[in-house]
Amino acid sequence: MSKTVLITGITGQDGAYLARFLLRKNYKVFGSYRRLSTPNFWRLHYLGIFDKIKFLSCDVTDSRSISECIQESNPDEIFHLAAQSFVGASFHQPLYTTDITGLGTVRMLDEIKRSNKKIKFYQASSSEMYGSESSKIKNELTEFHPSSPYAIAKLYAHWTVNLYRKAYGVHATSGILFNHESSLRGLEFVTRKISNGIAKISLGLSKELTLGNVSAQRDWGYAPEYIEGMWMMLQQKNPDDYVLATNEVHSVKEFVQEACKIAGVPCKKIQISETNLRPFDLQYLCGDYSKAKKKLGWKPKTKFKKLVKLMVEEDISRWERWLKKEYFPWDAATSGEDSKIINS
Ligand SMILES: C[C@H]1O[C@H](OP(=O)(O)OP(=O)(O)OC[C@H]2O[C@@H](n3cnc4c(=O)[nH]c(N)nc43)[C@H](O)[C@@H]2O)[C@@H](O)[C@@H](O)C1=O
Repeated sequence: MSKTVLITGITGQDGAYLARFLLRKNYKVFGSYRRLSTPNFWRLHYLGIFDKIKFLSCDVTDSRSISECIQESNPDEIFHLAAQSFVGASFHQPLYTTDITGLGTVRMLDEIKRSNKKIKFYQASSSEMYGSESSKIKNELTEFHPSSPYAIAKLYAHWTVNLYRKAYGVHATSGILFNHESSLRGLEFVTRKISNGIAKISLGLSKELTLGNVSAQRDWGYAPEYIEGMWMMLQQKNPDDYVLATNEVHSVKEFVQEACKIAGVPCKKIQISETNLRPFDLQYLCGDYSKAKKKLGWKPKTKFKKLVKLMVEEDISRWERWLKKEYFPWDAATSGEDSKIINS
């Protein structure tokens, strides 16, 4: 018999890839999203799955809304991906981030505890929770030293998952995912900002790209592979915590250099601006995924250079199609800078 899933935050990169993955596995997919004036469904259209999803509007700041959403979908599994997920923005909106990213998870878990403890719950925990102060390579046993409002909210949610597992027997699992990227990434995140910016420079649509802390190093993997790992976690008999990572780090500068090489753009077109710096930034994050490898049989496949290549080539192709009037840049249309071009 086919299973039913509820994905909160289905409009984001991970939600869209996960929906496609589960549809291919014959799941009935319910997806919740925040009711905005202009819902942002471009990724679901891009993957050609929009018509296959049953949409529910759900506000994770409102327990009543969560309760209705769970009742209506009656899921076997919930992947809770809804969050304010941009670390930079969390410094400007700490309370909003705490409410959505931290308390949102508590409200979800509490509703599961109240209504149906058979539901398997996946929490999108984050490598940001580690902060900079702990040991160099992070695994499930490493101490957390969260250093942004986003990281603190995620850690609060992470510990709540742990508590509901132990105290109430909820089948709640946390995936501690290191950065995972793709051509469906939002333009506010650095990898997609670079691939999109350099694609536009290469086609004469933009003159330069402005970044912040280019010496920061991250463990960057390919998002669709991480989605599969998330699903594997929920298929286990017992709930647990798992790290997904590549165990390889590269700096933002290296990402820029590789992207420039692929697009044939001189690196001097990249500027640095104070406005892109965070009040506090993590310099280095590297993950150890050996538990996921041993227990789930999961491992990353796409290497750094291939990841940069696929992102840059996809953005160049999108803008080329836009120049030929064959394609509307859905995500770029929502960002200020790009909308100037679209409107001109
Ligand atoms: C695992 C974790 O992964 C992501 O969080 P993030 O690592 O903060 O991702 P990011 O792409 O915003 O920044 C990466 C690094 O790049 C630096 N950087 C330089 N210049 C710019 C710049 O211009 N823009 C941005 N965004 N970053 C810049 C920035 O300062 C930082 O050091 C989220 O998915 C989060 O939800 C999550 O859970």
